Amino acid sequence: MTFPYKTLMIQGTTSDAGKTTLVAALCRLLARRGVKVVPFKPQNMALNSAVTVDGGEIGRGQALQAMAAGLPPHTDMNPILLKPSSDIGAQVIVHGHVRADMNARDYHQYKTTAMTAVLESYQRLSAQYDAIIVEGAGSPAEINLRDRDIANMGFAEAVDCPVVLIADIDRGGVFAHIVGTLDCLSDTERARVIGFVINRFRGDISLLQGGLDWLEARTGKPVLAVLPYLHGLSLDAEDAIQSAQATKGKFKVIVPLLPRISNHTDFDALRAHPAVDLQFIAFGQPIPAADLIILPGSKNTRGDLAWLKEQGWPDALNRHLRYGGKIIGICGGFQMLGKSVIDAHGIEGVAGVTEGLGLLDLDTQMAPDKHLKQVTGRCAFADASVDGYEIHMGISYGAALSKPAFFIQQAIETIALESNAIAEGARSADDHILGTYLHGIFDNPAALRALLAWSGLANAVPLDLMALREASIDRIADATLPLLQALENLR
Ligand SMILES: NC(=O)CC[C@H](N)C(=O)O
Repeated sequence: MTFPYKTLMIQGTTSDAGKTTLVAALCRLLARRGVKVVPFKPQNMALNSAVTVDGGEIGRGQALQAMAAGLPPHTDMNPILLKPSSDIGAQVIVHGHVRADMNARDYHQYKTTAMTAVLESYQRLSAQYDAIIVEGAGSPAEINLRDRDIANMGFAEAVDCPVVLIADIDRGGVFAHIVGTLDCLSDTERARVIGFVINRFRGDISLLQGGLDWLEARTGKPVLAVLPYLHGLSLDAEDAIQSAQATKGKFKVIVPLLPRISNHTDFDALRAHPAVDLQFIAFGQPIPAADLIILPGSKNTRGDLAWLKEQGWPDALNRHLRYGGKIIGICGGFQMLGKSVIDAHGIEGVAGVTEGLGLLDLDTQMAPDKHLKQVTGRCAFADASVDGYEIHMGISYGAALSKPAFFIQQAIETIALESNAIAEGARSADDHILGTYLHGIFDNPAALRALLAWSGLANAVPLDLMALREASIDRIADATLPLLQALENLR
């Protein structure tokens, strides 16, 4: 079976229009038919990243799409990743590795170089795969960013590929979004748009028909599919944090919504668990009582630590411990639990030292090299396996590390060679506080159960997040079949 497009790009009329899921759905549909398909996103801006098989880092959305295509994540799937560490600056990741920290203006200049990296990855994928489904970023109508663009039409023009425009009807204004977006494009760009997808439709389709007819007459382009609003999907959100949880359990878990929170998908398994009520506590919100407090990862540990202090978290954490509660710190959150965070080279902002929460006997130093690896191992506090990945610059040392959280194997690909387990993370002497550099610790069902039991919820029903994700990918793929058929009929 073949697909009539070697490269097809999905662009959105807005952020969050559904590009990531649409690319995942097409990848799954084509993979099911035996087409050698690969996802691609030239440039991604997100603090939620995944570690790849080749030891680099890419946006989480591409890792999900890779899963949909039945492939391990690879750095070529997302050659440029921007991880904002402040409102004007970002860490620029090229081919999976940190290239530089840049402000928006410098990055704009750098885009010409970035385009070369993008095209290199694209060429490599073209040589290996029969179909490349490309995801744009934000919207192509951002004309202020059009000059040197590598993320939307700039890329489509460079590789000369057709574009499908997706718009979210649930947020309203869908016809204006589509007509307005086309209006902001140049003639050649507009000519690349082969049709539209209306996403997240609920209601009576017969009431929509008049609007679709108008749109087709007005633009001369077809509406290729109207995709339904799907409830209860368990998919990795690329960047936006979805705080709504469908079912609320009795075991209360709270997480401070740090301004630079990273890898918030760490919490997806807990959010999906029927016995757990997980809440993100945002700026200014009162801190409620909980069974477990988790400090998440952060792209700016010292900045977010200052935020925690301003928001009254140190008192809340101490009160929580007095009542016998448990605390878990992940990566940046683990670093915050120590006595100090030292950034002598100004890696995450202004150079300096910030006093930590002092709950674990350790200190952290930010270092220029980034640790990136996928790991597998065992829990130190229970007979259970764990999987995870590390993405951090900091190195921690101190007495607390002598009581580890996990025993890990060095890196997944070296397991066969090395059987020596390495102690990872730390636990307090009274075992009420656990810190780890590992992200994704709740994804392995055995680790999830063991961590919940450690936290005070014994015998939690098993939950397999990866299986839920697979099922969600299948559901979106099934719902997207009409689009695949429409695309084939166009040719
Ligand atoms: N992923 C994280 O939480 C990173 C923590 C911290 N910013 C570091 O780089 O070490």
